[in-house]
Amino acid sequence: MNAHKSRPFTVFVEGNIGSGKTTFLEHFRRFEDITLLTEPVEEWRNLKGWNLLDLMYKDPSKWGMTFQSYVSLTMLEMHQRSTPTPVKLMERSMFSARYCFVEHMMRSGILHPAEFAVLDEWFRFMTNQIHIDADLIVYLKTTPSVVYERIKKRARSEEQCVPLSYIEELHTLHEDWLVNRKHAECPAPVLVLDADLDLSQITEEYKKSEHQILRKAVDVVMSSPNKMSPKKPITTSPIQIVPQRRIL
Ligand SMILES: Nc1ncnc2c1ncn2[C@@H]1O[C@H](COP(=O)(O)OP(=O)(O)OP(=O)(O)O)[C@@H](O)[C@H]1O
Repeated sequence: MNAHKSRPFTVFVEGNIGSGKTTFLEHFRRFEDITLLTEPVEEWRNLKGWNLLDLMYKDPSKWGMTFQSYVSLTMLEMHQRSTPTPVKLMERSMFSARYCFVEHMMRSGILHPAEFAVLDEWFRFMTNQIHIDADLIVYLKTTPSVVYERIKKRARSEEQCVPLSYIEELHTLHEDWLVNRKHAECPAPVLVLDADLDLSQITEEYKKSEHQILRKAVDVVMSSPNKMSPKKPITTSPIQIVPQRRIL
């Protein structure tokens, strides 16, 4: 497949652990003009046979820095990856890694201030020197107790000991970044969706964003004559049904 000639309309899907980011992305698999970059966590669980996520949860002070530096690399790779389509949907971004997770590890003392300084310098270098496309952020907003129950139910082995307080802190960091704008720069407009709804109702909520994502994408693409071939319009009708991959 050829990479798409000009930059794609790029959407980051953000939200707390267990907010349904992967399920949201899968909802868009039926649009042929959207490339999905999903589940970066699977790379963190399998680096040359090492499970960095597991090492990080078992001994955060020892492995936090290593883990976050690998997260940065995987995120940068996703940001840089060219797509054959005019729209790119990404699960997470280097911004949530820095402003939510690294921030949490710094505030809670998991990262030594010197380790934090190194990660922060890398982040500044990457965001200043490399162009990171960002057109829209979809924020799957949840209540901490709701996602806490989902995380217990899905029983990902590494997350067995995750306390509610961790989920609450991550929630506050997402809110401060994306809603209250207290904390740091926000690289694109934010569309907030109610992701507390259960699986039977959430499709309707997701549909609200379909129109916005696809319409904004059309606007951006059409504003530049070279961006998309008129023979290949953005498809707005379903072409295949994809089963849900995760129980919310
Ligand atoms: N920088 C980071 N970015 C993302 N996750 C991180 C980071 N640091 C630590 N983690 C951990 O990695 C795991 C993956 O969480 P993430 O929210 O990215 O995926 P998820 O829970 O599978 O998403 P969803 O359920 O919404 O599809 C969590 O256990 C989280 O605590």
